[in-house]
Amino acid sequence: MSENHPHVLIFPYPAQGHMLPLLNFTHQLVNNGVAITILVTPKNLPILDPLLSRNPSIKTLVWPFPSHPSIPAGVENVKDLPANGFRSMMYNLGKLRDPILEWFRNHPSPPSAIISDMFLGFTHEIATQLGIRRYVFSTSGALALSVVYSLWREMPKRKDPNDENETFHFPNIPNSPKFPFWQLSPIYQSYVEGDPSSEFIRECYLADIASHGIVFNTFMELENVYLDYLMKDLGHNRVWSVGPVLPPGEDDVSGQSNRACSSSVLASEILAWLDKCEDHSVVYVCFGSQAVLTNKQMEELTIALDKSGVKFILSAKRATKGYASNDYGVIPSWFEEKVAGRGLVVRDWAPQVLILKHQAIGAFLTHCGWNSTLESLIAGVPMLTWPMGADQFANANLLVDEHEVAIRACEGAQTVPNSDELSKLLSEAVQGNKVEERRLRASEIRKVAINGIKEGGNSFKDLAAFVKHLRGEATKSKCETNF
Ligand SMILES: O=c1ccn([C@@H]2O[C@H](COP(=O)(O)OP(=O)(O)O[C@H]3O[C@H](CO)[C@@H](O)[C@H](O)[C@H]3O)[C@@H](O)[C@H]2O)c(=O)[nH]1
Repeated sequence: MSENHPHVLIFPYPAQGHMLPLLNFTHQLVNNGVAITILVTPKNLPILDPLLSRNPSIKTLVWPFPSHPSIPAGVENVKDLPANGFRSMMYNLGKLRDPILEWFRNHPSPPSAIISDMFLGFTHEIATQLGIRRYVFSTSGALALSVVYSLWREMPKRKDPNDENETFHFPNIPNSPKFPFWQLSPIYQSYVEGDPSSEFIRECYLADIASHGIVFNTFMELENVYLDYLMKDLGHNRVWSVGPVLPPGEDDVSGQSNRACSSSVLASEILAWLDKCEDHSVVYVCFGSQAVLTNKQMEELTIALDKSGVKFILSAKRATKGYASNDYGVIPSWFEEKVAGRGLVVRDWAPQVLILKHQAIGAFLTHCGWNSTLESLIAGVPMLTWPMGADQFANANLLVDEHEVAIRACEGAQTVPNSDELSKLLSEAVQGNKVEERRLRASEIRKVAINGIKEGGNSFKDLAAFVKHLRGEATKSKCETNF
């Protein structure tokens, strides 16, 4: 490796919502002259195909997946595990520490830095042992990460361990966010003092905080105050916001987000259907790559979609190996025939980025995963929020309270919405009297997001500054951040 062409080990966390943004970021690094080795386990290798075919210089390091009693044989990606699978996956991947160290030590010209997902804090220790730097890639926004870091550092406890509604305040974070216990990170909620996997996860978060720097898939105009706060909180300014990180060739129907998983309806058919709809008339409904609705939630949602009379696309994940198939993800048998012509059901995987960009889309009913949030914003589409876990409650607050580009629809992974209320909200989202205001704000954010990633924009500059930093040419200074 030379300083002009630094060599970096990229280690993504095996969940769709984590891998895709880091792989897109990796593409940008390659474009900027960074040599890359990327670490995955065998079953995740196909997800790299689009990246590798675009960037043949990338080397892969394919490591056997360590076994774990609660991860079924053959499963190597969180998308095939139930929601709490994040925890066991984090713990399990920690078993790769020694093999990675050995690989580095035996490599004739090993990487000079590690960029790994925010769930792979143990890689900081590897970097420390090797005398190199580890950077966190945050697939969450800066508000959500500020809350998570505060939790794992302070370890606040409930006064009454049975009170799910006890409020947790974060007065040091701008706008003093507060959440009831049940809305805190589920990984934090399930922490048990002294339990090896809980303690390992806490150490991972503390290692994230201690890492050399953080690269965020966010943009300054969206989260300025939180990025600023984090720099002060971390005590250094090695915080780069390079988002929204988009898939290369945004307009490519066969692009990364579409090819990584199969879909029951072709992207071209979906686009042809949207072409026939009026501008801003369709509600797109999707809850990311992880969440699968219970049958009761799906029933109320489908009744609401039917009653509302709105046009819609429903991306519905089927129950995967981790879910009881009779209780999850079943679309009522009457539904598709009843709404034929007015609604489209896409099973498993919808080409979300393409759908959101279509002018027929008027609103997005989303669980507020950070990627969905950014994809909606870059498309200028206002949202209806139904946060279910992880960082999603913080993201929903950011969208509803701070940027006013969304309205609340429902809250909670187990909550069953009332179909009458939801049906009103669905029609309000495309026909209500505040629609224009929300659309205007969404289109303003879209403009700043797009300008930010263009030459001269803040995210563009931060990407350049980060690459320079990797080359050892510059350390980012406050004035580069425009604060
Ligand atoms: O039918 C689908 C479903 C999902 N996607 C894509 O999959 C990604 C989903 O990511 P996200 O919206 O972030 O949701 P999750 O998959 O749930 O992501 C997990 O990871 C995110 C990043 O850390 C967190 O913000 C979320 O809370 C967490 O659940 C997005 O790029 C979507 O475009 C599709 O293209 N088609």
